[in-house]
Amino acid sequence: MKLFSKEQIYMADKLTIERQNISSTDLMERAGSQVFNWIHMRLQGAQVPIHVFCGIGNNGGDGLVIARQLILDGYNVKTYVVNCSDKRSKDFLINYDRIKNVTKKWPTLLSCDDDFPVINAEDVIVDAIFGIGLNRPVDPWIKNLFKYFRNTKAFVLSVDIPSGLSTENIPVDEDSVVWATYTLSFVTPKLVFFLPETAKYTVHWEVLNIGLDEDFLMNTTTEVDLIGKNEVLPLYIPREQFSHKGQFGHSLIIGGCYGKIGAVTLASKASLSAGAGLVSAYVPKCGYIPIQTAFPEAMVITDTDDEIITKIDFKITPSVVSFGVGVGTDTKTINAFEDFLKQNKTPLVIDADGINILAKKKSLLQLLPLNTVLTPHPKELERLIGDWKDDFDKLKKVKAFSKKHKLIIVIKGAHTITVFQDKLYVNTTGNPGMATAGSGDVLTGIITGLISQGYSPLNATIFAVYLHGKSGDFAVEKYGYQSLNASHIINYLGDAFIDLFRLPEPPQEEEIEEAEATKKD
Ligand SMILES: NC(=O)C1=CN([C@@H]2O[C@H](COP(=O)(O)OP(=O)(O)OC[C@H]3O[C@@H](n4cnc5c(N)ncnc54)[C@H](O)[C@@H]3O)[C@@H](O)[C@H]2O)[C@@H](O)CC1
Ligand SMILES: Nc1ncnc2c1ncn2[C@@H]1O[C@H](COP(=O)(O)OP(=O)(O)O)[C@@H](O)[C@H]1O
Ligand SMILES: [K+]
Repeated sequence: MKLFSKEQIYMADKLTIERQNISSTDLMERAGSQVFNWIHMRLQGAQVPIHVFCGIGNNGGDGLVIARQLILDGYNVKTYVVNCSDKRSKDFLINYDRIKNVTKKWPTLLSCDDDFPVINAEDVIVDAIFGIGLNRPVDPWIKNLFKYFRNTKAFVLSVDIPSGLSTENIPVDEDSVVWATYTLSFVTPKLVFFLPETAKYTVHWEVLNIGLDEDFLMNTTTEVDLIGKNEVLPLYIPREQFSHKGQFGHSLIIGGCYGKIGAVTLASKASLSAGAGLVSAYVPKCGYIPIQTAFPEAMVITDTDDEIITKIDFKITPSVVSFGVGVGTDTKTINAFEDFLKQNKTPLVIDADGINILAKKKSLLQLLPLNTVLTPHPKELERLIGDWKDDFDKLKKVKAFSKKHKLIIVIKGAHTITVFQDKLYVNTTGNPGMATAGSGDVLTGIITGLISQGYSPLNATIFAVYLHGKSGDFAVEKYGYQSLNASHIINYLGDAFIDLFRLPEPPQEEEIEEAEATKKD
């Protein structure tokens, strides 16, 4: 799914109005009606008090449409205008008149702390105060209103985006944003729903289609893509009936040191389970017996040293090499890596201490093949690119780093983001049970296994991050957040592949009968 920017959304609005020959007021009516339908489907006329808070721009205009439609349907509605400025938008004013025509209970104007109404925990708050047009910090009394919403513990439904949340800046403080229970976002989810510093402002979100110009939506490329099943399915390379293991490449996993051989075992197993034809592990001598025992499918090549990697020398011709899991940062290992890079032409995936080595010795970055994949967790990323001010600054710095060194960088965490030059791919699978030792080693193995069988480094990375999260989602159903461990993610990789081709559940008998009955009405 594409994540459109604020500018693109305004452009889509404008083009829709021109091409569909409708007014902006009509478009606002559509948007507001969609939110009304969503509420009506759930409340079915229940007389829960609904407090609709409207700003003075178009987000507020949406709020007035929602309030009017709720009133016309007999709901128990109170409407408020958060009167923060005299510059009311044209469509706000039109809908302000329209609501006055359907009720004697005109919207209450709020302009200071003393005006706040009584709201109970069982009530519903509709937050239509600020949308994507937020352009400055909110006034102190509006911050107090937002805090007041939180204290009421009522269900908060935000329209388009939680008010006070900007699409391009991190809020100055947590009180200057509405904490939404649910956000109904028009056309596109917003990037801030996925960033570590801002995702908390909405527990759930959903996109409402308001019929914007299809041509524009289809043909406009975005800087950010949200990656789900629909996005990875076209990447999948099918297997032919007469295929043989020679066609799926040979992964070489270089890593490990005394006490950290398990990392190589996990990455190697994951690589084979992701479909590599052959897997070899390159480890210090102490790794020989553990890997051969724990993972008989792998071949093992050993360093001359017992405990660390001191020289990378092999006779095989791998299709892809992964370097770094559990490898340590001993000077001899750094030198071995440098010597290897100087003659290597094979695609590379670098993780863990491999990244720490690059951070220590930045000159090695110049030796990396084009489109090498780096998979840092937040601490490794900081060592590599330095500190950042906030999540937006982090993304800016990673993009610049990716462009400068021609690398694919995976910012791991909840909603892992794959960065390739200026483009961001935001993953949707995964869960907190995956915050566990070795989980990253498994991801490295999956990326390596996909490159091995012919996926481009970028497609392999996007696909692997999705599959890794999906396996984790299957695993958590069995093991729960606490007991899930990295090996379980490998065990469920097959289910993640099979799930790609699973059709949605057919509707149940009763649902079909209900649909038939609605048609007759
Ligand atoms: N395609 C779409 O997505 C559509 C969007 N619509 C709505 O339009 C919204 C955008 O409307 P606008 O551009 O009018 O912007 P907003 O409604 O978000 O608010 C902007 C208004 O509030 C003022 N303002 C901004 N920050 C402020 C602050 N901190 N304190 C006080 N006042 C502040 C601005 O000066 C401006 O008057 C969307 O979020 C959405 O709700 C719909 O009406 C129609 C279709
Ligand atoms: N809260 C979370 N939600 C989804 N995925 C997560 C979460 N926490 C961690 N992960 C995933 O688990 C993996 C952890 O990697 P990493 O920290 O390198 O682990 P390790 O070094 O132990 O192998 C990453 O792929 C990350 O995206
Ligand atoms: K809002």
